[in-house]
Order: sequence, then C-alpha cells, then structure tokens
Amino acid sequence: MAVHDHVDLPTFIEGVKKRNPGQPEFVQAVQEVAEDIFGFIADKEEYHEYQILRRMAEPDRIISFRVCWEDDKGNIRVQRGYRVQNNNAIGPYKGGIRFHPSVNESVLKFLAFEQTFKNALTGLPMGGAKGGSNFNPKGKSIHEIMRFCQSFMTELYRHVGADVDVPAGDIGVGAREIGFMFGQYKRITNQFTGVLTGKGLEYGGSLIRPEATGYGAVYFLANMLATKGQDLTGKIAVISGSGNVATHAAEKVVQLGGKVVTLSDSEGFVHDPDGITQEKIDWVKAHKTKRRGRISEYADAFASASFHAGKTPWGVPCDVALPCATQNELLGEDARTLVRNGCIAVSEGANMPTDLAGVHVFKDARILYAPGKAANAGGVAVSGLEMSQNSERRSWKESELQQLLLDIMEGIHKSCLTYGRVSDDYVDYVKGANIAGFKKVADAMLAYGVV
Ligand SMILES: NC(=O)C1=CN([C@@H]2O[C@H](COP(=O)(O)OP(=O)(O)OC[C@H]3O[C@@H](n4cnc5c(N)ncnc54)[C@H](OP(=O)(O)O)[C@@H]3O)[C@@H](O)[C@H]2O)C=CC1
Ligand SMILES: O=C(O)CCC(=O)C(=O)O
Repeated sequence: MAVHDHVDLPTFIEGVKKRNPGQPEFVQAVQEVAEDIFGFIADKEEYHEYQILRRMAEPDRIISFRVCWEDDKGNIRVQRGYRVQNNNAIGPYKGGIRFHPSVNESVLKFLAFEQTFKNALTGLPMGGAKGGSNFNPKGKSIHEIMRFCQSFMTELYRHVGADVDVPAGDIGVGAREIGFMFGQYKRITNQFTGVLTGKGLEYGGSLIRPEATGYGAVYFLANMLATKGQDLTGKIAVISGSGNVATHAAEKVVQLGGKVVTLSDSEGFVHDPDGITQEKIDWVKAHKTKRRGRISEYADAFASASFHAGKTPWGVPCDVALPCATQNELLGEDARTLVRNGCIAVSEGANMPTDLAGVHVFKDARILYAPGKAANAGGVAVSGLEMSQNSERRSWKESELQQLLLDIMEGIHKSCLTYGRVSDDYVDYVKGANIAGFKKVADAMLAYGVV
C-alpha cells in the first residue's frame, strides 16, 4: 500500500490558520479536536490517505446573504445572514441559528464544526451546520423581530428542508423566533414539513425540547460524578448565563438535590448564597423570556442576592460548574480559580465556553471535565427526535422522551469512556468525545470515497 505524506500537528494547525485568516474561534475549535485526533489516526493510514480531518475542517459550503428589514420608525436596516453547512456525511445538516451582534463567519464555522461531532455523538442521523445573523434582538419590538425573522427566512428557505438542512434555535433565537421563521417558510413553500425544530407544540414541536439542553448537561454531569461514587445531593453549583440552557440546567440541579448559587448575563452575575430555588428560577425564566429584563434585577427582587457588574461567576467557590452562556467565557485563569477553590466537575452547557488554556488547566488538574460537544448534546438530540416525530406525523409522550434523553446522554457518556479512558482513575472526556464523534463521521466519509 502507498504510504502517504503525514503532516504533523503543528503543520496542520499552521495550515488551518493560513486558510482561515482572522477566524480565531474556528482555529481554536479545530485545534482542540486535532490535538486528540492526530494521536488516534497515527497508525490508521486510510484516514490520512483520504485526508479526513482536513476535509472535515473545510465546510461543505458557506452561504452568506443580505437581510433587509424595516424598523418601527420606517428606517431600512441591513444585516448579514449566514448558514454554514459543515458536513452531511451521516444525515441532513442540523444545528441552531444565532442572532447576536458578535455573529460572524468564524463564530458560525466553529459552531458548525463542533456540531458535526456533537450530532454524531447522539447516535442519531444528523450532519452538522449552524447559521445566524449579526442582528441584535435586544431592545427590538416584537414586530421588528417578526419582520427580521421573515426576511431572514425569505432567503434561507432555498437552502434548507426537512431532508436537507434543519435549523433550530440558539442564542437570541427561541420558540418565538422559530415560530416566525416556520410561518414564513410555510407561506413561501406552501409545505408543512419538519424544516425547523424547537417549534411550538401546536405545530409540530416536541415535548421537552426547551428543557433538553440544560437537563442533558446535568445528566452528563451526574454520569461523570457517578464514576466517582458521587451525586449532586448537597453540591454547590455555579452556573453562568440566564437563558434557555442556564435556567433549565439550574432547574435540573435543584431537582437532583444541588444548590445553585449564581446566574449571569452579559452585564454581570448574581450571587445568591441562599440558593436559586425553583421559584426563583421561574422568576428568572419569566423575567428573561417575557419581560426581556436583565439579570441584575434579580438582586432587586431577592434580598439574599448581590449583583456583580462586569464580572463572571467563576470566583464563587463551588463543587461543580456549568458554563451555559457563550464561547470563551471561562479563561485559563478562571479555570485555575475553580480548581483552587475545590471544584471537582465542569459540564459545559454552552458551546466552547472554556478557552484552550482553560481546557488544559482542567485536564492537567484531572478533574471531571465535559466539553460542550458531549455535555450539551441533549438539545440537538431531542431536536432529532422532533424530526422523527414530524416524519411519523405524531407526537410522543413526555415519559418516552424523558427516557430517550436520559438514554442518549448515558450513551454519549459511555462513548467518552470508551475512547477517553486514560487510566483506571482518569477519563479525558474531551479526547473521548472528539474521537467517538470523529470516528463515526470519518467512517461514513470513507464509504463515499472522495466527494
Ligand atoms: N438552546 C439550545 O438548545 C442550545 C444552546 N447551546 C449553547 O448554549 C449557550 C446558551 O444558549 P441559549 O441559552 O440557548 O441562549 P439564550 O439566548 O437563551 O441565552 C444566552 C445567555 O448567554 C448570555 N450571553 C450571550 N452572549 C454573551 C456574552 N458575550 N457574554 C456573556 N454572556 C452572554 C446571555 O446574556 P444577555 O441576555 O446579556 O445576552 C444569556 O444569558 C450558547 O453557547 C449556545 O450555543 C448549546 C446546545 C443547544
Ligand atoms: O437543536 C438543534 O438543532 C441545534 C442545537 C444547537 O444549536 C447546538 O447543539 O448547539
């Protein structure tokens, strides 16, 4: 057999940097994966010959388009929309849509790349994609949001479809925005299909999809703790974010006997040493989704809490941490603080919330550390189940879906053990998730030859 040139890891990363100038988030995501995959494929010639990792790190296509909409004062506004379709080797493209001023090609490419591995880990047939716009929903009226969503879909509709690419929500996109986009897709195409997930229950949505990402991240955490003979009872949890993922993660921690002491948003964090109970979580949910308020107002509503402007919550001593806001919100120094303060487990509800330096701190300290692509896969998994229900034209019971979510998170945890066990007492979950996700997609790509 011919022996093909093997580039080494530094040369590979240099190549990724050169081909993707000014895209630090994408380079970071690829580097984190490549650090593990290079070891795994060292003696596997076929993966080299067919340039599998190199091909995975080049999106199938990037669609970028203009989105025009009219604000309430009659001004014409122009935004940029994207869909990055990274890889559909194992199923239709699948992944959320983000509306946030920080959205750019680098951010969406990293998210679509990560999504490819995450979706493979779920065991369901879904490829990886991500989309969005630099549109800022904050401070916009509901009619402005609606007009923007309709305009966004007026271009996106030609690139998506129930068997082609199935978007869902992400930062700034919840059930309300999915409703506006689904309505516009239906109107343009005159078809009622499962083109989006995260829909309302009245029109094809799935039970427990809103809860699934946060709950799943806590199930993964519980699975990790169980390997050490521990559970969440009495554990102090520090959580960042106060959106969909953070509030549902908090809810599940409380249900499993833990005490949540922080939540945050982009302006700072609240610390409530008395614990953020279910009643307080319900207040936060209503505050964020209905009143569209800021987390600082939690400290006005609950006397036991203090607000820390411009700060992240990682300095608050805890047993477990769940970063559930955004990428690179937990840096190397924060990771060192968490470890120093006795944190024994970190489960990422957000995508790539820990920077590379932080990842290395957690690995070196040998604490239980689950990367987002494993820990937050519950959301897209239930999206996959929503697609199945739409295809069958029926709705499954909540108890069935709850059990499936538990089973899928346990399955992902097992895959991480299979590929990430380093010694009797240490599992590298990053390595486990990267290799398990890679192998499935890579083997499908090999089956297709060079395409
Ligand atoms: N929704 C889902 O099913 C899934 C989401 N994820 C990931 O989870 C994370 C949170 O998503 P989700 O809860 O859905 O989004 P939401 O829009 O519901 O909430 C986002 C939260 O993160 C905060 N946030 C956003 N940007 C920043 C920033 N730059 N700095 C600090 N805080 C920030 C927001 O604060 P503010 O209100 O101030 O902007 C808000 O509290 C993202 O990384 C997303 O990709 C992963 C898997 C599935
Ligand atoms: O449910 C989905 O399709 C997407 C979820 C998502 O965007 C993610 O897993 O990051």
